[in-house]
Amino acid sequence: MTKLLQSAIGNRQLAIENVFSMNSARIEIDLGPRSYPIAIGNNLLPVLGKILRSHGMRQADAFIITNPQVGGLYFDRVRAALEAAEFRRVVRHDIPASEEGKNWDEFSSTCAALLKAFPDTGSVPLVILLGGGVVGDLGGFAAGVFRRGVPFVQMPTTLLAAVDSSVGGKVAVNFGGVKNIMGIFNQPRLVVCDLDLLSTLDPREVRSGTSEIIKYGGVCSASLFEQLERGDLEKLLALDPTVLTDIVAQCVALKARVVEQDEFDKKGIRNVLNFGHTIGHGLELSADYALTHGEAIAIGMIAATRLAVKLGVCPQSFLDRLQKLIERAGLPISFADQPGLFDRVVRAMQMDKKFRDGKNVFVLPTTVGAWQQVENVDWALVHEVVRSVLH
Ligand SMILES: NC(=O)c1ccc[n+]([C@@H]2O[C@H](COP(=O)([O-])OP(=O)(O)OC[C@H]3O[C@@H](n4cnc5c(N)ncnc54)[C@H](O)[C@@H]3O)[C@@H](O)[C@H]2O)c1
Ligand SMILES: O=C(O)C(=O)C[C@@H](O)[C@H](O)[C@H](O)COP(=O)(O)O
Ligand SMILES: [Zn+2]
Repeated sequence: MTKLLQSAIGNRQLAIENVFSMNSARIEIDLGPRSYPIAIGNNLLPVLGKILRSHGMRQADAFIITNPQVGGLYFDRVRAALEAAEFRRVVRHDIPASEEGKNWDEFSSTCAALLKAFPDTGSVPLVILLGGGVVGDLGGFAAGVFRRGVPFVQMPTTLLAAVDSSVGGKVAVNFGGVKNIMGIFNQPRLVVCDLDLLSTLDPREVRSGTSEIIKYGGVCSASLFEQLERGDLEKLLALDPTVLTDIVAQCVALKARVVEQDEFDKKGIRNVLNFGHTIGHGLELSADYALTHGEAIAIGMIAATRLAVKLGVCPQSFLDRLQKLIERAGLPISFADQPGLFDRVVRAMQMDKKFRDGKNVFVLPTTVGAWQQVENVDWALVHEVVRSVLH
């Protein structure tokens, strides 16, 4: 598995196509008829309408899914940019901010709002997802089922969404106490990532985004991991424009190369992007929204790496380096235990979509920038590492 991934990413991992100025990048994800570009740069919001038109989007109307916080900051400017490009009607729909909003009821309300605004085929809107991973995941799902699918554009506004959730087409909501269990694969037509929008993020959300970046370095790219270790992590946390553009572009390129090989998560290759997510997702849900996704994944990466060390597939030195980086990012490596939490985490973990035929499946690092999938791990060892992050 490791070899497959490495040979396919190979030297292409940093090949960012068509860099058109120092602080901007354009990366293509090649998925045949579902291919699309990811535009990363500054000052893109004011020209959003022009960008959409220049990418062939001719819709008369737009339906913006956002939340009160992000919409409050940016919706008026988005509307102005669209109206300047002759969008006739720009409808706004808000979902609640944060993970609590990523549920079936909000998904259903979003579908109802789409139908109310566009009750007939007279106009099929362009759906624009203005927000973080919650807006992107829920909105991409709604766009995928309304009229059996209408085109949508991702406009990520968190660091996490910029480097991960806006690309790759996994869209879903949580349901029945399971993360992302109701969803589909649905690729956007375009991703417009205006890095200026990250300047209003709460520092906790910036830290949260670095978790997925450390994930990419940890299992996909030794050079990215070392770059973070050398001091770019702190520049990233400070949203240094040059480092930010470079690292967002690297992560997007890494994700694009993985998704190109396994768009529908069927071959095991895409599992690499799930490093830290088996235990992390279990914890994220069981902690009742006390942890952000990135925080839960940071703890999940520590637990998974401890498991890898126990299984003898990864040296202790990698665990030490990973832990140092996670701590430097201001991310947690454990979570306060509560009565019943361990059982809830283990139950939630057992719903992991990677598990097959009752066998557990773990994505484990083997050395910096490489990984291996291990199946059927002794549950006693798994329980040990879960307990190790709850205290
Ligand atoms: N589909 C995928 O491939 C994928 C990948 C990674 C994560 N995810 C999902 O993404 C979600 C987490 O996404 P997230 O970390 O972006 O969280 P989020 O969407 O909840 O956003 C975090 C917070 O930041 C606020 N915010 C967003 N942009 C802002 C801005 N520019 N200025 C000020 N505040 C802003 C939001 O209102 C929210 O309160 C999880 O549900 C996770 O499962 C999906
Ligand atoms: O794109 C992917 O594939 C990922 O696994 C990226 C993850 O960071 C993300 O959290 C994803 O939503 C997890 O997917 P899931 O299939 O485990 O729900
Ligand atoms: Zn994730």
